[in-house]
Amino acid sequence: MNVDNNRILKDKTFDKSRWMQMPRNVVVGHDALLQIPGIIDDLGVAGPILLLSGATTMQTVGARVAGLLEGRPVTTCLVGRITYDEIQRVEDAAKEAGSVLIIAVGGGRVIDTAKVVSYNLDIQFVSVPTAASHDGIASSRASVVTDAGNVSVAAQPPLAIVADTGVIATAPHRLLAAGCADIIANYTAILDWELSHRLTGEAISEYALTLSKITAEILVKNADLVSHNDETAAWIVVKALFSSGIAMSIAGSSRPASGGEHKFAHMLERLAPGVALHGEACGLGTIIGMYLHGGDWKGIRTSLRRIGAPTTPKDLGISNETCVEAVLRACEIRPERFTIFDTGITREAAVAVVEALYEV
Ligand SMILES: NC(=O)C1=CN([C@@H]2O[C@H](COP(=O)(O)OP(=O)(O)OC[C@H]3O[C@@H](n4cnc5c(N)ncnc54)[C@H](O)[C@@H]3O)[C@@H](O)[C@H]2O)C=CC1
Ligand SMILES: O=C(CO)COP(=O)(O)O
Ligand SMILES: [Zn+2]
Repeated sequence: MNVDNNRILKDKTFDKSRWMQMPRNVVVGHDALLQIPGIIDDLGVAGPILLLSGATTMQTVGARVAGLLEGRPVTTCLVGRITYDEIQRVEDAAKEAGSVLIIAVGGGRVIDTAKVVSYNLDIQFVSVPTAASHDGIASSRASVVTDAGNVSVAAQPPLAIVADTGVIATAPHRLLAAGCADIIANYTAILDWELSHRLTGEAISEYALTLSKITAEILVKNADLVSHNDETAAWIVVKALFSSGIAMSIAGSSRPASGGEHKFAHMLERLAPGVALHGEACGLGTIIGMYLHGGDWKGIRTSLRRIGAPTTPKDLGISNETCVEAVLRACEIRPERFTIFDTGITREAAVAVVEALYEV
């Protein structure tokens, strides 16, 4: 059943009520894909399946999953950018096929699309990440691209997650490094949340905040291990992505894992579409956010470098000017979410922080 997980009941004695939705089965490891038929049976969801994937991933992992589902009624559907139009198109396909279950095989965009479609149609979905590139694999939030920038919407968390470390380890290292950067972003996301708590009175969840922070700390402690593209690295990063997603589910918002560095990343995506991976842009935003907070931004940069993630606009293939623009205009994204990027940064200060990124 889909729920508004921020629902507040106007009760006279106690005015809070929150549904925290979590995945039921989480299978991580070598050849985890082979468990998919058994997982579907265990979930007790019988009926037509919509197999959702990206153009690239459908040809590889998507095709393998289709093979494993042989004998069951399966309709396949490809997803592109995650916009409301695209969501509508997938919803129509699911309705037409009478789907009772979506299996989403791919990167963050495929999984977010499945989350929103399953929420809107009130059907279940299974998340099969093909890369450890983002921490949306388990969360109950989805990020949708609109003309006004990315919006974070309530969505359905997966009923099951199947993360095959063999598959994930064969994805390009760039994707794994991006996932690590998306986790390292938790450092500034938390600082921003605490700042907003102090300055605007925004409520914080200590549990969500602490889980988010510990997740980033464990990942950084293992930075050398995750600098390789092997199953050990995939295992470590998938667990971190899962944990970060759960922090978001506890909070009922992406706040524990998305602060000013994400607003910067979403603005950068608007200014230079498709140039950087989501996690890569967030990593750069984290260095900038930490600099603006007066924290150990060089420490963040060192961790990102050890993992093999980009740390300058040049690494990302964007100009310094575009980066400055993204710093200045990050506040336009989700203006209700107060962060260090919403404190009136001058152009001079934005130029200075972007120049600092190149300091040795
Ligand atoms: N809902 C949430 O809580 C969160 C949502 N997100 C969203 O997720 C998206 C970013 O996710 P990404 O995975 O970075 O982007 P993506 O879904 O665009 O995938 C990036 C690229 O990786 C390729 N790819 C995936 N698996 C591969 C494999 N095994 N081998 C070769 N190529 C492979 C895809 O084809 C694609 O070209 C953004 O839309 C972002 O807003 C990110 C974090 C959290
Ligand atoms: O990317 C996220 C956490 O890593 C969450 O997405 P939003 O920034 O769209 O809320
Ligand atoms: Zn993110």
